[in-house]
Order: sequence, then C-alpha cells, then structure tokens
Amino acid sequence: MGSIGQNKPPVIDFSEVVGKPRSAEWVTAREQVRDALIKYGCFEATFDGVPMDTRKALLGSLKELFDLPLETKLRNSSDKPFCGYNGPSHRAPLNESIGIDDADVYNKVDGISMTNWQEGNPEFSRTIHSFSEKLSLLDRIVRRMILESLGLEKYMEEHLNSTTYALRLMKYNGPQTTDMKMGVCSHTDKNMLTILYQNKVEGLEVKLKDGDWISIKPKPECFIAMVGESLYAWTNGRLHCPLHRVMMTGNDARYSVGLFSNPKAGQMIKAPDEMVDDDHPLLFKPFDYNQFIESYASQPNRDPETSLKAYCGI
Ligand SMILES: O=C(O)CCC(=O)C(=O)O
Ligand SMILES: [Fe+2]
Repeated sequence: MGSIGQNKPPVIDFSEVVGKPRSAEWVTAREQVRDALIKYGCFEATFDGVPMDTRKALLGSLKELFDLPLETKLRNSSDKPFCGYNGPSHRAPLNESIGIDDADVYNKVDGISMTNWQEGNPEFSRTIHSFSEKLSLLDRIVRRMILESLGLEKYMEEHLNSTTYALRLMKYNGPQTTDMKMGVCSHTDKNMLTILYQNKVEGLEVKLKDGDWISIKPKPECFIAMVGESLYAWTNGRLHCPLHRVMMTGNDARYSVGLFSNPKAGQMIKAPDEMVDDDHPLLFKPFDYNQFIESYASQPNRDPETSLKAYCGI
C-alpha cells in the first residue's frame, strides 16, 4: 500500500505484481507509480525479487571492493564518462564510485573482478551480477507501468529494448564531524530510470516541488526508484525529474548502489507524438543520449541541475 496523507514519496509494494500484468494488484501499483512519479518523481519500492541475502552480500561486496588499495581501484579505467573509478571531487567530496556497464551480463562483471583481484573474485562477480539482473526486473516493471498509464503501450518493446543497465557502486566516507557535509551535490540523473539501494547510514535527500528537502531514510526492505532526465524528456515533462543529493554527518561510511537504465549508444530520444499537444508543447529537441553525456561530462563548469535544458531545451 502507498503511504497516505504525508508529503513524501510513498512506499509501493511490488511483491504481488511480478508475472501478473493483468491483476488487480498490478493496476493498483500502476496507479500509485503514476501518481508518485507525477508528484515526486520518485518512490520507495518493496520488491522481493531481490532476496535479502543477495542485498546483504552486495553491501559486503561494496566494502570488500572499496577497501582495496587506491592503486588497485585506479585500474578500473574507462573512456566513458561516469564509468570506471571516480575518486572524491568538488561535486562529490566524500564519494568514491566504480561504474560497471552491462552489469546484468556476467562476463562484464567478471571482467571487473579480474581487474581488481589477481585471481578474479567469483563470489563478487556472482553477487553483483545476480543483484543487477534481479533488480533490472523492477526497472522493467516500473517502466511498463509508466507506459501503460500514459497510453504509450505501442512503444513498449521498442522502449524497453532501448536501454542497457549500468550499476554504480558507491562509498561515502563519514565526514568525522557532527555538522552536515555534502556527499554529492544537488543534481538530476541523466538516464531513464534509476533504482537505488543504500546501507543503514542515511544521507540521501530529495527536493520536493515546494522546495523542501526531505531525507529518504534507509530501510533494508526498500529500493528507491527515480526518474532521470531522459525519461522526463521522452514523456515531455509528464513525470517529475527530482533534484537529489547526499548529505552526511558522523563517522560511519555510507555504501550505496544505483542501477541506471541508460539509453543505448546511438539512441535518439524524442518524445512520442502522443505526448505533445497545445497544453504540452515540446520541451526538448530530439537528442542523442551519448552525445549529450559526452558534452555534459566535458564541461568543467557544468550545472548538474539543469543540464538537459541547457543542451537541447526549447
Ligand atoms: O548515493 C546515493 O544514494 C545517491 C547517488 C546518486 O544520486 C547518483 O549516483 O546519481
Ligand atoms: Fe543521482
């Protein structure tokens, strides 16, 4: 059930909808998804498709990876923006991250193991792969519900096949003070849909439409699903794309992961005709996602809050 009467994203239960796209439970969850994404651009999801022991193992794998010496982590290089190893920066002063493209493909994940451990690390590969593959089902369910609720069923297969899954593994060091310190600055995600999972150390905040920031407290049973700018553009602004950030206090390290559905290379993003009318004029010129990301990443003074509007807003 969704939480009612509070100005915060609801918790939506997906346990009863897997494999039941015509059930009453599906229709109820679909309405909650639509309402939450219009109002907040995000919601919390309970989803037993990823077993609790896989989630626990994932958090253990994150610690194991980030505990490696810096020179080992630096071997995770990539010529793609936001992939490979990224150390602390002025926009993310407490954060280290490692991005894995095609994280639902075992051999790709195993390549990361071979990069970081001399003999590989099959346990790590299995955990990351299994988590990504299982969680990608939630991404497809949510996007299916979005297209159904917007009357865009005829684009379903094309849309679902237009993306790949990247998993970003993240660690935030505790700032060692009781003051609030920035972990990652306020930004929108650029991809279609993001699904986050976090350990018990809080930090994730989302900006509501009224301007208030609210904290999304970690709950082991919940994932957080969030609209990215590509989905905002594709639906021509029908769904909200929320600003979010990470704020940290205290000594404990925060570990989190994000599963990002990213438009495939060469993919143009153009709002379907059904999304454009006199009340909803076209917001963005059609754009190539990869060219947008390359351009965004290459600007030292980029604004992480309004990047797509600056790139191709009308
Ligand atoms: O660590 C988190 O919970 C959020 C990370 C995030 O916003 C991102 O990677 O885009
Ligand atoms: Fe984000």
